[in-house]
Amino acid sequence: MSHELLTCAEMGRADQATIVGGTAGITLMETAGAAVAQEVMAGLGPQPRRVLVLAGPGNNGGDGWVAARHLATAGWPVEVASTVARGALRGDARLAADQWMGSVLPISEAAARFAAAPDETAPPVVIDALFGAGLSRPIEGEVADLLASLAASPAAVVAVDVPSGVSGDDGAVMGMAAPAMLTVSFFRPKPGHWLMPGRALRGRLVIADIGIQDGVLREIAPVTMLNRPSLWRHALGAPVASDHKYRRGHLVVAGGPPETAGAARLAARAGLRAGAGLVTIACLSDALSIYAGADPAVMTRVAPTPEAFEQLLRDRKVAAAVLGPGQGVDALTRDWVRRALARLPAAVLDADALTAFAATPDLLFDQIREVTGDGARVVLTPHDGEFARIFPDLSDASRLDRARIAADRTGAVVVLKGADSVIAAPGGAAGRIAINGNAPARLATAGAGDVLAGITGGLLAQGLPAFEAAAAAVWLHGAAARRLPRGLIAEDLPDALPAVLDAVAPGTDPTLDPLGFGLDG
Ligand SMILES: NC(=O)C1=CN([C@@H]2O[C@H](COP(=O)(O)OP(=O)(O)OC[C@H]3O[C@@H](n4cnc5c(N)ncnc54)[C@H](O)[C@@H]3O)[C@@H](O)[C@H]2O)[C@@H](O)CC1
Ligand SMILES: [K+]
Repeated sequence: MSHELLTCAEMGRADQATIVGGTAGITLMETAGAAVAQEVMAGLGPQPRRVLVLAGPGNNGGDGWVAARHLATAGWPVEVASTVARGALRGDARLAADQWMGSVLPISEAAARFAAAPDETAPPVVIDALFGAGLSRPIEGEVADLLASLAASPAAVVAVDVPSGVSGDDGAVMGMAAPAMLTVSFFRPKPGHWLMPGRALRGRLVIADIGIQDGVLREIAPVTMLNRPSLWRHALGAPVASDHKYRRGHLVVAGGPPETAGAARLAARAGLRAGAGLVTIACLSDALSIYAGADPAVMTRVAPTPEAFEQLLRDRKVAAAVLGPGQGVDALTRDWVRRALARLPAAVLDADALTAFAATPDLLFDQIREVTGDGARVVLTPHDGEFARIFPDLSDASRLDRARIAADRTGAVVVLKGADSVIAAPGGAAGRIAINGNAPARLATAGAGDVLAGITGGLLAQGLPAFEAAAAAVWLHGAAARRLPRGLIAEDLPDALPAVLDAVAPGTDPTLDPLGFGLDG
């Protein structure tokens, strides 16, 4: 199972490479349209149902005309509503439309159909082939009104490539879009299938093979990926008999004041469950009794002064640190962050470790850049609010761009958390970027972010590269939540990790899904 996602431009290059290689564009369109018809019949048949195809002015519309013909041939009653007169179509779309022998309505009439009672002229099935990869501006006017009435109708919508109005590149809605129950796309998924709100609008996603060869990807070299185990499984070490706890890495978690001590405790337990050999919570003396009374396997160490904290990092062969969960937004946090970055080969900065620099983000970025330039592995795990505090100038950019620019600015791997977490490595346009798709809605619960920071720290402590550690942590976190029933709380997550880790360990068959939690998200 591959993990590449193709932007609209990259998909255009894949089409072009295939056409140059000798497959006619109309052949690709025929295959695409036939696949759409096939999925409609498989998903909504076998009894023929009335279908209305909404066809736009470009090749997405062309796919719609082909699908209409295949459905009609199979005996389904089909009408096509076109945004432009057939004579105004060009290229492959024109060839496809010219083969349609059935009835054609103007778009203005299509909208009226959705208002009709279901047993009259209202189509129970609508194929949305208005716009796909060529959407270049917000949908307005009559077509926007049509999509609004479609969204309000009970019709089962099947989208061709993307729900029209959804940007394949970033999942944003440009003007208007109607939710689909099924989206049939081609060759590879697009980022917009996995980023919100596109992900929520696309329904079930089917990727059809239209005869484009995987080899075209060598030239295209896509950098955007769906976060799947195939991205990082190789980096997860299997425990070996000669292991001892230091070899599996000592993780230090910075503990905050007593009122917010739960956060560091969650991170520490998650770090252990993710496989760190040793986890120590460093704290001030007023919180010691709380941390010491927590997990027996987690050690505690009082660091009464910043120097004592640094001494701890130096003495105990510390491999990585997690800073920020419940730590406090203050100068002490800034000091511990600075010392951890300067001393350790790896660190996770989360929550307060980021917010503490809201007034001076450049100070933080300089410190991170200095150590990442020397090869330190640093992962930042902000949610949208924390991100906006330290990167206030990026608020208008897409989630992909925000994460990418933040990674470039710092040299760190950036995890922009959310329902569609994005994990970006530095490297400019060539920097790898993964979109996570397996987090269930119930994962949005207090403390879940602390657990994620702990898993990331646990994997860094074991020596994983920053991008692999971050991507694996986000996926494992989602997979652990999927194993847990509704009502899960953050404390349940660490203990669900071992089974998930077992299922994806190196050497397991990547196509197996022994836990039934959906390896693909
Ligand atoms: N040979 C190929 O390149 C293939 C393309 N395929 C299909 O072709 C699609 C891409 O085709 P196109 O590049 O022609 O693009 P689209 O069909 O998505 O749309 C492009 C057309 O829409 C117009 N347009 C864009 N935004 C608009 C807006 N907001 N309001 C009104 N008009 C707007 C553009 O001016 C252009 O005429 C894919 O999504 C896929 O469905 C498939 O048939 C497979 C093969
Ligand atoms: K579409």
